[in-house]
Amino acid sequence: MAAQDQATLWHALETLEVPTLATLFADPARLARYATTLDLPGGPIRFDWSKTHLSAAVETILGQLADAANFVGKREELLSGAKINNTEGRAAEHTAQRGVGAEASVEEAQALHARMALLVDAIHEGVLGEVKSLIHIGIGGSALGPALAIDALAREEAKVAVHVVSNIDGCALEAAMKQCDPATTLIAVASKTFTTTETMTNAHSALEWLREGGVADPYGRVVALTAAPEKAVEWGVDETRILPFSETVGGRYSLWSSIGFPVALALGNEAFAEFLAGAKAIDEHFRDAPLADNVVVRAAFADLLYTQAMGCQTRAVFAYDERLALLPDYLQQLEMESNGKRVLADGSPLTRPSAPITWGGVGTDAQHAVFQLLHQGTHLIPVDFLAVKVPGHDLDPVHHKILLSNCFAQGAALMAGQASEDGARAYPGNRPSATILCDDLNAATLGALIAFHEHRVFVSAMLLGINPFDQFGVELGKAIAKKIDAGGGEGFDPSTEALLAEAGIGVA
Ligand SMILES: O=P(O)(O)OC[C@H]1O[C@](O)(CO)[C@@H](O)[C@@H]1O
Repeated sequence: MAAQDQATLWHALETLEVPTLATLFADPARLARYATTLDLPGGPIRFDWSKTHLSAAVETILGQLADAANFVGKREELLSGAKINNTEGRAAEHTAQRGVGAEASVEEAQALHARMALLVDAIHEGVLGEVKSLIHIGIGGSALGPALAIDALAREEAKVAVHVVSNIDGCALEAAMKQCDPATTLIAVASKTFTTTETMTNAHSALEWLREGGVADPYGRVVALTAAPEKAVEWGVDETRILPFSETVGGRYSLWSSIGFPVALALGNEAFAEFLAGAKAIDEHFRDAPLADNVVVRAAFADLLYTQAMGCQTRAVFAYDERLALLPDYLQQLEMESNGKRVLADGSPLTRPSAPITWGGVGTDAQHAVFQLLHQGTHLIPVDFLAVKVPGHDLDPVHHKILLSNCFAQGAALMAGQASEDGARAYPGNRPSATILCDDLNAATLGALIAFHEHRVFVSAMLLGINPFDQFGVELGKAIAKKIDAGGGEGFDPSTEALLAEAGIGVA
């Protein structure tokens, strides 16, 4: 279909009259149509998109846009290892890590996972001496996933205590070191490129700390997780402790590869396999379910309705479960680094809004901080709520009952609103939310939740025509910082030069 036809379809979406949520709920079949429970390896997950403004009319237009964008063909390309990341000339093979992809890539991933499992077993068996802690050093996609998974799944017990350090600010590494004993600590250096300034600087300092702590061979305590194994060798890591992964696995999609090493070390190889299996089940649903019943496509359609036709610049995610407190951070990178673009895959300008700004927090904390704006502010902000039926603690069940009551109450209040003669006390209502309700939070559930969001981002990208797998936008700032570090603190704008002078940095 020609670009002109796509423009016509987008225009149809923009000008569609969207009924209120109350009107949409007049249809008794609505709940059954838009709330779907999937039976997944970690237990059922309910995806309730009924309190969004999705309708048959919206889905028809977005379905036509999906056809126009050859979405089904693009999905096939993604899942078969075609070079869908066109600006970098490579495939995006995170699903192959889970067993869905080109045969050779799946086999390679399995072999690398087996190698990782052997090292994990060996460490558990004491080959590297007593190991009580792991300081996992990485940043962005090499840290956010491990941090989320460890925080979500390793609260009760862990075979090894994992501390994830990302920031170049020495306070971060220092805080981790204070909790560890050099004699019983391993360092994981996690970097796809093995060149990232923050990670390599932190890694050097961690080695120094081991040395000062009496470890005779600090490099012998390092495990490297990387797609550039030759660089890790050059840096001094023995090949037996280098866990490689494929170049075709993007940084923010890399938790499934050896970047997930801390998860396997803390929870065991079996849990890591369950994590992959949970994600694989979503890959299969995404691949096989008809578009109309596909929970991933449905979520993306709602996202597109809000950003493209209803003027929403942000979307919010609130985890009503302390164990998922880091999920909004994880999703920020996944969504904003993937789809925060201003050109189409062919380099021509994107003339529509791209990714919404993803933000959020944890319930019920956020209710007492930012929900005022959600209920009564002038912005329309679609909200995702996430909750888990089984609590993650052994305290009085009343905690969990109140937690879940609040979660569901917020969605109901946003939708229903409340009239009042007093404007300050009136709630407009008709504000959308979606709810993801998991039976249980375990490795497989977490895998499914993350894979769901990965594919959701992909669907939006394909309909918009952008490449979600590159991230050139992060390069310019990095290059300037490097120039300043190297003593090139001149030739900037007056404000920047004054800041550099004030801080006493930048000029050699
Ligand atoms: O794993 P690496 O190569 O150290 O990169 C870390 C992160 O940096 C980024 O390239 C952004 O600067 C992310 O995409 C990536 O996850």
